[in-house]
Amino acid sequence: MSPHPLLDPSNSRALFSILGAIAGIAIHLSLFIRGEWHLQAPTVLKSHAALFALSMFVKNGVFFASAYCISLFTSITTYRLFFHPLTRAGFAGPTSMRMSKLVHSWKCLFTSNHLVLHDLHKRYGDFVRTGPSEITIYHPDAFLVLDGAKSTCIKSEFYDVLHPNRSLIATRAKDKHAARRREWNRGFNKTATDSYLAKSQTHISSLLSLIRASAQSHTEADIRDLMYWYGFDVMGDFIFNQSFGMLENQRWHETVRLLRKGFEVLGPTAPVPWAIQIAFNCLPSVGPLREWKEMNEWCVRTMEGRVEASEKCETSIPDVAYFLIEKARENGFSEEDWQWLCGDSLLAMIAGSEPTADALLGAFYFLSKNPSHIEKIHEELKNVDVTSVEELAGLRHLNAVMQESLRLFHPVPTGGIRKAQAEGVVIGDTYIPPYTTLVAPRYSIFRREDVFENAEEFIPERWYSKPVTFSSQTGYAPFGTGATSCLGRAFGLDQMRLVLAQVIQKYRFEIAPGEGKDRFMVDLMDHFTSNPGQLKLVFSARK
Ligand code: HEM
Repeated sequence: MSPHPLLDPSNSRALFSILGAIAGIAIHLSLFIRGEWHLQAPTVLKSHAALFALSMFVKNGVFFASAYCISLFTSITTYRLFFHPLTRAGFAGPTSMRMSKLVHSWKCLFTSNHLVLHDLHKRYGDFVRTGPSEITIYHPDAFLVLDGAKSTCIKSEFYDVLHPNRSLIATRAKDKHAARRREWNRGFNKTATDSYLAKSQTHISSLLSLIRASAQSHTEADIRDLMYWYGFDVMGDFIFNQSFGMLENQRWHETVRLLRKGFEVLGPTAPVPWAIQIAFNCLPSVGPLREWKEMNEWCVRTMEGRVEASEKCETSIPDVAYFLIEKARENGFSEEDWQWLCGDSLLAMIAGSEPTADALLGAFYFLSKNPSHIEKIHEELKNVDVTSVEELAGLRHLNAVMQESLRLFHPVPTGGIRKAQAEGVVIGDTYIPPYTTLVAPRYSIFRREDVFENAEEFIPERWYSKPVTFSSQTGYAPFGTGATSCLGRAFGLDQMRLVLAQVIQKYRFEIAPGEGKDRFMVDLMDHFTSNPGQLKLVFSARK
């Protein structure tokens, strides 16, 4: 008697392959096609690896597993290429980027993201499909539509980067974000910001003495180091009432070095939120991921120390931690409170120090390339108290220089990614379907020729010599717009004014001669925040 056909080995291989193929398509169409999966990515990866390993030990299991993988990826790719709502809506963009965000990530290994996106703008126009369900928007109304009062968009999956820790900037649900922002707002009241600014003055004095030493010895000053030291020293004080002391010691603090190194991870991984989760979850001790982890641990330790100090009443100065700890104490320091405290302390460190340092660096770079503006500001400073933020806020050219340098060199060149909700979004005449990830790169939008005439040129006067147009108002949002806009806007601007005015009052400066002249912009890397190239300046004291 002949065996049952399914017991014939060649037939059962076919059967296992068919079952695997059906399972692959079914799991895509019933599960992965719906909702968000980035937080489950490590579990999905591990369970699939386990399935594969197990299949090795089951007769014909390899046929099932291989057919499953092939059909899963074929189903995903076919859907993205031919049936996805963004395909049906006809958005242009490279085919490879429609298939997978990994292509974007790969490009960012070799070129900085701001240049990848800028190039796509030139090739495809104002709306480019840069991922299976992502549109990069270069339209000047993007900021208003994505973040304005009427927007229903939420922050994108990228903001789960700190998961399971929580923080203001990373909170995606609008109601939770608004509640946390109210807590943060208490740390930004007038008395508190006045006290932070007074503390900043001590750091500015340290900065000025380093510049004086460099001018007296006729040596180049590494202004990049100096600005990061300044930015982080101020923020250490601001958040934990504890400066990093880098300006004083004239060297990098290990923690800040870790943080900046850890940030490099975000260059290639930021476009792919699930890759971030896999990287942090599965490879926490590899390369810059280890540095990120150590930085996180430092924040937890420092926050624990700060909580202990507040219990013993060892600090009375209202740093930001004070207000956040008060809130946690009311709740009895639940696990959720700790997740907030740790996430927020890391957030504050990043959100405050890097952008301020970058914004100052941008101003120094463009001023040193356009020295006539240094002299114009110097003229304005005559009879002005350079320690008074109120007086400095009234100086037309100083403030225009700050606006213009933030336009050409922004601390967050492509970040601020949002996600459309059920109703989709309309920008200009273009409708973007629901649940699309939306990127609005400042680097490119701030360079739109139809909004900013001679956009590549540094022309501070554009901010006061002509009436401001509607599109230049909407198309320029260096601090964001609406409920998610920068909380430290006033503090950041005041610091820029104080540093620039006090340096320019005493010194002239120019880029140090040599091959590094243009490296500041050429070597700029987009690690969510800007990481510019080298900038060495030569300072000379005014008579
Ligand atoms: C000139 C310097 C600065 C610039 C250009 C800047 C820019 C920005 C931008 C564009 C955002 C929105 C980011 C996003 O949507 O993902 C933001 C958010 C934020 N910034 Fe700033 N920032 C600066 C300085 C500061 C300073 C000094 C602080 C703290 C003292 C600060 C605290 C924050 C916080 C807490 C948020 C999150 C707001 C929220 O999600 O509700 N920033 N900033």
